[in-house]
Amino acid sequence: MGKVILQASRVSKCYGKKQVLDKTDISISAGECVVLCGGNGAGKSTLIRILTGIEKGTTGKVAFPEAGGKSYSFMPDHMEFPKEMTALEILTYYRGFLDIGIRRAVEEVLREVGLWEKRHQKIGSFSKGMAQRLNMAQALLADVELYIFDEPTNGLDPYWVIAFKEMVESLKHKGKTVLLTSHIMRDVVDIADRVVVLFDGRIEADDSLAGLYRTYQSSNLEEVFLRIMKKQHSSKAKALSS
Ligand SMILES: Nc1ncnc2c1ncn2[C@@H]1O[C@H](COP(=O)(O)OP(=O)(O)OP(=O)(O)O)[C@@H](O)[C@H]1O
Repeated sequence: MGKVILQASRVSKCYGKKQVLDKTDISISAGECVVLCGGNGAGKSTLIRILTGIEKGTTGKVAFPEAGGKSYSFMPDHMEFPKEMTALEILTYYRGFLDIGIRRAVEEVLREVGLWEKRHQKIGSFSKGMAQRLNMAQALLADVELYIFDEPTNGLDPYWVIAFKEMVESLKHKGKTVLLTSHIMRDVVDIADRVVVLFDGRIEADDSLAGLYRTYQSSNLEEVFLRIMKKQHSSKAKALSS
Protein backbone atom coordinates (compact mmCIF):
# COMPACT_ATOMS: atom_id res chain seq x y z
CA MET A 1 0.00 0.00 0.00
CA GLY A 2 1.26 3.47 -0.91
CA LYS A 3 1.58 6.45 1.36
CA VAL A 4 -1.51 8.18 2.65
CA ILE A 5 -2.21 11.15 0.40
CA LEU A 6 -5.54 12.27 1.80
CA GLN A 7 -6.60 11.98 5.39
CA ALA A 8 -9.87 13.16 6.86
CA SER A 9 -10.36 12.87 10.60
CA ARG A 10 -13.62 13.14 12.47
CA VAL A 11 -15.30 15.20 9.81
CA SER A 12 -18.88 16.06 10.56
CA LYS A 13 -21.38 18.35 8.94
CA CYS A 14 -24.59 19.92 10.12
CA TYR A 15 -27.00 22.00 8.09
CA GLY A 16 -28.87 23.89 10.77
CA LYS A 17 -29.95 21.21 13.24
CA LYS A 18 -29.68 18.41 10.71
CA GLN A 19 -26.54 16.32 10.96
CA VAL A 20 -25.65 14.83 7.59
CA LEU A 21 -22.13 13.56 8.40
CA ASP A 22 -21.03 12.15 11.72
CA LYS A 23 -17.35 12.01 12.81
CA THR A 24 -16.17 10.48 9.58
CA ASP A 25 -12.62 9.18 9.18
CA ILE A 26 -11.30 8.29 5.76
CA SER A 27 -7.84 7.93 4.36
CA ILE A 28 -6.79 7.41 0.77
CA SER A 29 -3.44 5.87 -0.13
CA ALA A 30 -1.39 6.51 -3.25
CA GLY A 31 -2.28 4.28 -6.17
CA GLU A 32 -5.60 2.93 -4.97
CA CYS A 33 -9.09 3.29 -6.36
CA VAL A 34 -11.60 3.91 -3.60
CA VAL A 35 -15.30 3.78 -4.33
CA LEU A 36 -17.57 5.66 -1.96
CA CYS A 37 -21.09 4.36 -2.17
CA GLY A 38 -24.34 4.82 -0.34
CA GLY A 39 -28.00 5.48 -1.00
CA ASN A 40 -29.61 8.80 -1.86
CA GLY A 41 -28.89 11.37 0.81
CA ALA A 42 -26.27 9.21 2.58
CA GLY A 43 -23.80 12.09 2.52
CA LYS A 44 -21.48 11.12 -0.34
CA SER A 45 -21.47 14.48 -2.10
CA THR A 46 -21.22 16.35 1.19
CA LEU A 47 -18.16 14.31 2.19
CA ILE A 48 -16.59 14.80 -1.24
CA ARG A 49 -17.21 18.56 -1.10
CA ILE A 50 -15.52 18.70 2.30
CA LEU A 51 -12.55 16.61 1.12
CA THR A 52 -12.07 18.94 -1.84
CA GLY A 53 -12.40 22.01 0.36
CA ILE A 54 -15.40 23.37 -1.58
CA GLU A 55 -17.32 23.19 1.66
CA LYS A 56 -16.14 23.36 5.25
CA GLY A 57 -16.97 20.61 7.72
CA THR A 58 -18.67 21.65 10.96
CA THR A 59 -15.89 19.79 12.76
CA GLY A 60 -12.88 17.73 11.73
CA LYS A 61 -9.78 18.05 9.64
CA VAL A 62 -8.76 17.24 6.08
CA ALA A 63 -5.08 16.93 5.24
CA PHE A 64 -2.98 16.10 2.19
CA PRO A 65 0.13 14.84 4.01
CA GLU A 66 2.23 14.08 0.94
CA ALA A 67 1.60 17.13 -1.19
CA GLY A 68 2.90 20.60 -0.51
CA GLY A 69 -0.77 21.55 -0.64
CA LYS A 70 -3.79 20.22 -2.42
CA SER A 71 -2.99 18.23 -5.49
CA TYR A 72 -6.14 16.82 -6.93
CA SER A 73 -8.55 17.29 -9.76
CA PHE A 74 -12.29 17.19 -9.22
CA MET A 75 -15.29 16.23 -11.29
CA PRO A 76 -18.44 17.45 -9.50
CA ASP A 77 -21.71 15.55 -9.87
CA HIS A 78 -23.04 18.29 -12.07
CA MET A 79 -21.56 21.24 -13.89
CA GLU A 80 -23.28 24.05 -15.79
CA PHE A 81 -21.15 25.11 -18.73
CA PRO A 82 -21.91 28.26 -20.73
CA LYS A 83 -24.26 27.05 -23.48
CA GLU A 84 -22.90 29.31 -26.20
CA MET A 85 -19.33 28.05 -25.90
CA THR A 86 -17.93 25.00 -27.68
CA ALA A 87 -16.22 22.05 -25.97
CA LEU A 88 -12.89 23.20 -27.38
CA GLU A 89 -13.36 26.77 -26.16
CA ILE A 90 -14.37 25.81 -22.65
CA LEU A 91 -11.53 23.34 -22.12
CA THR A 92 -9.01 25.81 -23.53
CA TYR A 93 -10.39 28.38 -21.10
CA TYR A 94 -10.20 26.02 -18.09
CA ARG A 95 -6.73 24.90 -19.04
CA GLY A 96 -5.58 28.50 -18.71
CA PHE A 97 -6.23 28.35 -14.96
CA LEU A 98 -3.95 25.35 -14.43
CA ASP A 99 -0.28 25.58 -13.51
CA ILE A 100 1.85 25.12 -16.61
CA GLY A 101 3.52 22.01 -15.18
CA ILE A 102 0.27 20.07 -14.85
CA ARG A 103 -1.53 21.08 -18.06
CA ARG A 104 -2.49 18.30 -20.43
CA ALA A 105 -3.23 18.90 -24.11
CA VAL A 106 -6.88 19.72 -24.81
CA GLU A 107 -6.90 17.50 -27.91
CA GLU A 108 -5.64 14.48 -25.96
CA VAL A 109 -8.32 14.90 -23.29
CA LEU A 110 -11.13 15.54 -25.77
CA ARG A 111 -10.15 12.37 -27.62
CA GLU A 112 -10.17 10.40 -24.37
CA VAL A 113 -13.76 11.36 -23.68
CA GLY A 114 -14.84 10.97 -27.30
CA LEU A 115 -15.61 14.64 -27.91
CA TRP A 116 -12.82 15.60 -30.30
CA GLU A 117 -15.12 15.21 -33.32
CA LYS A 118 -17.70 17.40 -31.54
CA ARG A 119 -15.22 20.03 -30.40
CA HIS A 120 -16.86 22.84 -32.42
CA GLN A 121 -20.39 22.02 -31.31
CA LYS A 122 -22.06 24.42 -28.86
CA ILE A 123 -22.42 22.94 -25.38
CA GLY A 124 -26.11 23.96 -25.28
CA SER A 125 -26.80 21.28 -27.89
CA PHE A 126 -24.98 18.51 -26.01
CA SER A 127 -26.82 15.43 -24.77
CA LYS A 128 -26.69 14.60 -21.07
CA GLY A 129 -23.98 12.00 -21.63
CA MET A 130 -21.89 14.39 -23.72
CA ALA A 131 -22.15 17.08 -21.05
CA GLN A 132 -21.09 14.52 -18.46
CA ARG A 133 -18.07 13.56 -20.57
CA LEU A 134 -17.14 17.24 -20.90
CA ASN A 135 -17.37 17.54 -17.12
CA MET A 136 -15.04 14.53 -16.91
CA ALA A 137 -12.70 16.14 -19.45
CA GLN A 138 -12.28 19.29 -17.35
CA ALA A 139 -11.09 17.07 -14.47
CA LEU A 140 -8.74 15.10 -16.71
CA LEU A 141 -7.09 18.28 -18.04
CA ALA A 142 -4.87 18.40 -14.98
CA ASP A 143 -2.06 15.89 -14.53
CA VAL A 144 -2.24 15.40 -10.75
CA GLU A 145 -1.80 12.66 -8.15
CA LEU A 146 -5.43 12.31 -7.12
CA TYR A 147 -8.62 12.37 -9.16
CA ILE A 148 -11.94 12.75 -7.38
CA PHE A 149 -15.04 11.93 -9.42
CA ASP A 150 -18.53 12.48 -8.00
CA GLU A 151 -21.03 10.15 -9.74
CA PRO A 152 -18.95 9.96 -12.92
CA THR A 153 -21.07 7.30 -14.60
CA ASN A 154 -24.34 9.23 -14.24
CA GLY A 155 -25.92 9.65 -17.65
CA LEU A 156 -23.28 7.57 -19.44
CA ASP A 157 -24.32 4.78 -21.78
CA PRO A 158 -22.74 1.31 -21.30
CA TYR A 159 -20.00 2.02 -23.86
CA TRP A 160 -18.84 5.10 -21.93
CA VAL A 161 -19.17 3.40 -18.55
CA ILE A 162 -16.68 0.82 -19.79
CA ALA A 163 -14.50 3.53 -21.34
CA PHE A 164 -14.51 5.39 -18.02
CA LYS A 165 -13.43 2.26 -16.16
CA GLU A 166 -10.62 1.72 -18.65
CA MET A 167 -9.56 5.30 -18.08
CA VAL A 168 -9.43 4.73 -14.32
CA GLU A 169 -7.35 1.58 -14.88
CA SER A 170 -4.96 3.55 -17.04
CA LEU A 171 -4.72 6.33 -14.43
CA LYS A 172 -3.88 3.66 -11.84
CA HIS A 173 -1.29 2.23 -14.21
CA LYS A 174 0.39 5.63 -14.17
CA GLY A 175 0.44 5.47 -10.37
CA LYS A 176 -2.47 7.88 -9.91
CA THR A 177 -5.05 7.63 -7.17
CA VAL A 178 -8.80 7.70 -7.72
CA LEU A 179 -11.67 8.40 -5.36
CA LEU A 180 -15.13 8.17 -6.82
CA THR A 181 -18.70 8.00 -5.68
CA SER A 182 -21.48 5.98 -7.17
CA HIS A 183 -24.88 4.74 -6.27
CA ILE A 184 -24.85 2.42 -9.28
CA MET A 185 -22.51 -0.16 -7.82
CA ARG A 186 -22.40 -2.54 -10.74
CA ASP A 187 -20.97 0.34 -12.83
CA VAL A 188 -17.82 0.63 -10.77
CA VAL A 189 -17.44 -2.44 -8.62
CA ASP A 190 -14.74 -4.09 -10.74
CA ILE A 191 -12.34 -1.14 -10.51
CA ALA A 192 -12.56 -0.72 -6.73
CA ASP A 193 -9.58 -1.65 -4.58
CA ARG A 194 -11.61 -0.54 -1.60
CA VAL A 195 -15.26 0.18 -1.04
CA VAL A 196 -16.48 2.64 1.57
CA VAL A 197 -20.19 2.41 2.35
CA LEU A 198 -21.89 5.48 3.80
CA PHE A 199 -25.25 5.15 5.50
CA ASP A 200 -27.02 8.09 7.09
CA GLY A 201 -23.85 10.14 7.32
CA ARG A 202 -21.73 7.37 8.84
CA ILE A 203 -19.21 4.98 7.38
CA GLU A 204 -20.69 1.53 7.89
CA ALA A 205 -18.07 -0.43 5.97
CA ASP A 206 -14.58 0.25 4.62
CA ASP A 207 -12.93 -2.79 3.12
CA SER A 208 -11.76 -4.54 -0.02
CA LEU A 209 -14.48 -6.20 -2.06
CA ALA A 210 -13.30 -9.63 -0.94
CA GLY A 211 -13.43 -8.46 2.68
CA LEU A 212 -16.98 -7.14 2.27
CA TYR A 213 -18.14 -10.33 0.57
CA ARG A 214 -16.69 -12.34 3.45
CA THR A 215 -18.18 -10.16 6.19
CA TYR A 216 -21.63 -10.04 4.62
CA GLN A 217 -21.53 -13.57 3.18
CA SER A 218 -22.42 -12.34 -0.21
CA SER A 219 -21.04 -12.43 -3.72
CA ASN A 220 -22.16 -9.07 -5.00
CA LEU A 221 -21.95 -5.52 -3.76
CA GLU A 222 -25.64 -4.73 -4.21
CA GLU A 223 -26.48 -7.50 -1.75
CA VAL A 224 -23.80 -6.27 0.70
CA PHE A 225 -25.29 -2.82 0.45
CA LEU A 226 -28.84 -4.08 1.01
CA ARG A 227 -27.72 -6.07 4.05
CA ILE A 228 -26.04 -2.98 5.54
CA MET A 229 -29.17 -0.91 4.87
CA LYS A 230 -31.47 -3.54 6.39
CA LYS A 231 -29.25 -3.88 9.46
CA GLN A 232 -29.23 -0.13 9.97
CA HIS A 233 -32.95 0.30 9.36
CA SER A 234 -33.80 -2.45 11.85
CA SER A 235 -31.48 -1.07 14.55
CA LYS A 236 -33.02 2.37 14.01
CA ALA A 237 -36.52 0.90 14.32
CA LYS A 238 -35.48 -0.93 17.52
CA ALA A 239 -34.04 2.27 19.00
CA LEU A 240 -37.29 4.11 18.22
CA SER A 241 -39.52 1.44 19.76
CA SER A 242 -37.51 1.07 22.98
N1 LIG B 1 -26.91 22.79 1.32
C1 LIG B 1 -27.65 21.92 2.03
N2 LIG B 1 -28.53 22.36 2.95
C2 LIG B 1 -29.27 21.49 3.69
N3 LIG B 1 -29.21 20.14 3.57
C3 LIG B 1 -28.34 19.66 2.67
C4 LIG B 1 -27.52 20.49 1.84
N4 LIG B 1 -26.76 19.71 1.06
C5 LIG B 1 -27.10 18.44 1.35
N5 LIG B 1 -28.03 18.40 2.31
C6 LIG B 1 -28.63 17.20 2.91
O1 LIG B 1 -27.57 16.38 3.35
C7 LIG B 1 -27.88 15.01 3.15
C8 LIG B 1 -26.76 14.36 2.36
O2 LIG B 1 -26.78 14.88 1.03
P1 LIG B 1 -25.70 14.46 -0.07
O3 LIG B 1 -26.00 15.25 -1.31
O4 LIG B 1 -24.35 14.56 0.52
O5 LIG B 1 -26.07 12.93 -0.28
P2 LIG B 1 -25.60 11.91 -1.40
O6 LIG B 1 -25.17 10.68 -0.68
O7 LIG B 1 -24.62 12.55 -2.31
O8 LIG B 1 -26.98 11.61 -2.12
P3 LIG B 1 -27.38 11.38 -3.67
O9 LIG B 1 -26.95 9.99 -4.02
O10 LIG B 1 -28.88 11.49 -3.59
O11 LIG B 1 -26.73 12.45 -4.47
C9 LIG B 1 -29.24 14.97 2.48
O12 LIG B 1 -30.22 14.71 3.45
C10 LIG B 1 -29.41 16.36 1.93
O13 LIG B 1 -30.76 16.73 1.90
